[in-house]
Amino acid sequence: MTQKSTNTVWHHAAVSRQDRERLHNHKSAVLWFTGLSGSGKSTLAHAVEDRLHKLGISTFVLDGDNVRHGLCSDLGFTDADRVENIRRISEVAKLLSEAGVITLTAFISPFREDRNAARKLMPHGDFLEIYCQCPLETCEQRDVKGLYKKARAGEIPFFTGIDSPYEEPERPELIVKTGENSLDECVDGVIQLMARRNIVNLSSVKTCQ
Ligand SMILES: Nc1ncnc2c1ncn2[C@@H]1O[C@H](COP(=O)(O)OS(=O)(=O)O)[C@@H](OP(=O)(O)O)[C@H]1O
Ligand SMILES: Nc1ncnc2c1ncn2[C@@H]1O[C@H](COP(=O)(O)OP(=O)(O)O)[C@@H](O)[C@H]1O
Repeated sequence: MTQKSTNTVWHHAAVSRQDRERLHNHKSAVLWFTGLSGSGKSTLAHAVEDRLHKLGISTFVLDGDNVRHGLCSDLGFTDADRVENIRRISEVAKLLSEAGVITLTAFISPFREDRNAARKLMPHGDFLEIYCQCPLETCEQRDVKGLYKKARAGEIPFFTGIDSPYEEPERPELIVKTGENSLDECVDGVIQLMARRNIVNLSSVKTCQ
């Protein structure tokens, strides 16, 4: 994108990300859920958030459908619009991460290059790509919002998996088999990954309901 804001100078904050992390008593990170429509990104991201919240961890979920009602309401589903969608989300995720919050994003994010660009925006180790791996047939059978039926009927152009591509992650931090494992098993997998990466220390967190 062309940089139009010129003559701007970065202002360094008195309170650092590390200060905020100390206040929260945990590190911040971005959990980037990617996968086909209906693969379980939203369900899983919200279930992980619920588990983390109960452990006293500050979280925020950025969800595709919701963000497209506001920040990205001017964007559709052409390749170019999806690129811009993911670019904006990546920047928001970075800001939330600097605020000391564990950010969970649930976007199809079909292009490898855009997910890699999001990864590069964050400090090394902060970006965890979580592939919600679920066969297209299963997503289509679920058809949570009835969109696959419409796409097959030709009523929704550029539908991911039908007439718009999804590029599988090559080296995600985690693959969750949302087509065959239970939601609880998938949530456990994500929490264990966070513990392995020292993002959460399950033995020292406070709990709240
Ligand atoms: N053409 C087309 N292709 C895919 N998805 C479509 C389309 N049109 C509308 N929807 C609905 O928009 C949700 C996906 O938005 P995202 O912002 O996650 O998409 S992307 O990352 O920019 O590709 C997606 O939500 P999820 O089902 O939660 O993935 C759909 O509800
Ligand atoms: N292991 C699982 N993880 C997440 N969702 C699952 C799982 N197993 C079944 N589901 C179901 O699959 C559907 C996924 O829908 P949703 O979360 O909206 O997907 P997406 O956000 O990827 O479009 C939900 O109805 C959910 O209950």
